[in-house]
Amino acid sequence: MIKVGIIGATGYAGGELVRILKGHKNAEIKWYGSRSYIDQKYADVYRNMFQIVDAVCMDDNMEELASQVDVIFTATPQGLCASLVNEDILSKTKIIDLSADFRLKDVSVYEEWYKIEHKAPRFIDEAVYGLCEVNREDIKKARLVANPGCYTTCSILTAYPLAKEGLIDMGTLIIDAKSGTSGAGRGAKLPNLFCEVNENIKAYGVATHRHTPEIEEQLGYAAGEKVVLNFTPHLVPMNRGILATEYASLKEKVSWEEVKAVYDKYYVDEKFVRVLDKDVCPETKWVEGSNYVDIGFKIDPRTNRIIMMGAIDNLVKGAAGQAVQNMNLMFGCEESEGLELVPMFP
Ligand SMILES: NC(=O)C1=CN([C@@H]2O[C@H](COP(=O)(O)OP(=O)(O)OC[C@H]3O[C@@H](n4cnc5c(N)ncnc54)[C@H](OP(=O)(O)O)[C@@H]3O)[C@@H](O)[C@H]2O)C=CC1
Ligand SMILES: CC(=O)N[C@@H](CCC(=O)OP(=O)(O)O)C(=O)O
Repeated sequence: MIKVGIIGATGYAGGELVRILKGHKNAEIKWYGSRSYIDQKYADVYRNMFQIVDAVCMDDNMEELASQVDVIFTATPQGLCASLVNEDILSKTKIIDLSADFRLKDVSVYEEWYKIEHKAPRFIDEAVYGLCEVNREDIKKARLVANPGCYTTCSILTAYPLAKEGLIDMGTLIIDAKSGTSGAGRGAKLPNLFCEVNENIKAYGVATHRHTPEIEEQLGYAAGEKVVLNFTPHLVPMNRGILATEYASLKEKVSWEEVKAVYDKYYVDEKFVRVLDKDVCPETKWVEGSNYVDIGFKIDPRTNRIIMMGAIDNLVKGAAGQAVQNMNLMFGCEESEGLELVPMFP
C-alpha cells in the first residue's frame, strides 16, 4: 500500500483527492492535513465523508509527515509547498504539489505573476511538470511533481498536437476559457457568492491571469519556439468544469481528417483523452466527475483558422485526478487506478 499524506485535505482540491483515493486499491490516506480544523473529524468538515472517513484533521507539519508516508500531496495556496519543502523531506518521501510553486522554470516569471517571493528556487529545476500525457517518462522517475493548473491542463492538451506538429501559427493563438466556481476553492470570497455568480458570466484576470505564462511555457516547449498568447478566463454559474475555446491560424490548408490524424498520433492510446467525432463539440457535462479531457475542433474555411475546444472537470483532470495519475506513474501502479470514474450526467 502507498501511504499518502494530504496537506490541504479540507479544500476543494484536497477533498477531491480524498474522494478519489478512497477508491484506489493501492493507496491509503494516513494524514488529513488542515490549517483551520486541526483535531476535528474530517467527516465534520465534509459530511459526504460520514461513515467513510473516520480520521481527524492534522496540522501541516511536513517534516513529521515525511517520515510517515510515501507521498505527500500539497493542495494548498501558492507559496506554501515551497516554504515547507527541503532536501531532508525529499530524501524520505515524494511530493506532488497541486499549487503553482514548481510549474514555471524561470523563478522571476513566477515572482512576477504570483507576486510572491519563491522560497525554494533550488528545487525548480528538479521538479517535473506533471502533465502525464506529455511528460510520462520523467514523471515516473520524479520525487517532486508540479501538478499543472486546471485551465492550463485543458488549454495545453487541446492545442498540444498541433503545436508540436507545427500546424498552427503560434503567434495567432487565442484562448478563451470558462470555469465553474469550484476552481476558486472553498474559501469565502465576495465575487464567488451565489448572487454574484448565478445568472451571470464574467471575464476576470484579463491579460493578467497567472496561468498565461504556464500555458506559454509548455506550448513553447511543444512548438520549439517562444510563445506569447492571449488567455481570457471567465467565471460561469456552475460548480465544476472548464471549457477552453482556442483559435489559431492554420499554416496551410488542411482537411478535418488530416488534423484528426495529427490528434490521433498523440492521443489514440491515451485513456483519458477523447478526441470527438466530426461536428461534435465538447461539453463540460460529458466529463463531469471524471478524469477525461474531451477535445473537438472545426476548421473555418473562410478564415483558415482552426477552432479547438477542450473540456475537463477542473477538480479531477484539472487537479486531484491528474495528481493521482501522477502518483500512479511515480509508484508503478496502473496509470488509471482509482480514476476509472464514469462521467456524471445530467
Ligand atoms: N480548485 C481547483 O479547481 C484547482 C485548484 N488548484 C490548486 O490547488 C490548491 C488548493 O486549491 P483549492 O482546493 O481550490 O483551495 P481551497 O481554498 O479550497 O483549499 C485550500 C486548502 O489549503 C489549506 N490551507 C490554506 N492555508 C494554509 C496554510 N497556511 N497552511 C496549511 N494549509 C493551508 C486549507 O486548509 P483549511 O481550510 O483547513 O484552513 C485548505 O485545505 C491551490 O494551489 C490551487 O491553486 C489547482 C487546480 C485546480
Ligand atoms: C474559477 C477560478 O477562480 N479558478 C482559479 C484557477 C485555479 C487553479 O487551477 O489554479 P492554480 O492552481 O494555478 O492556482 C483562478 O482563476 O484563479
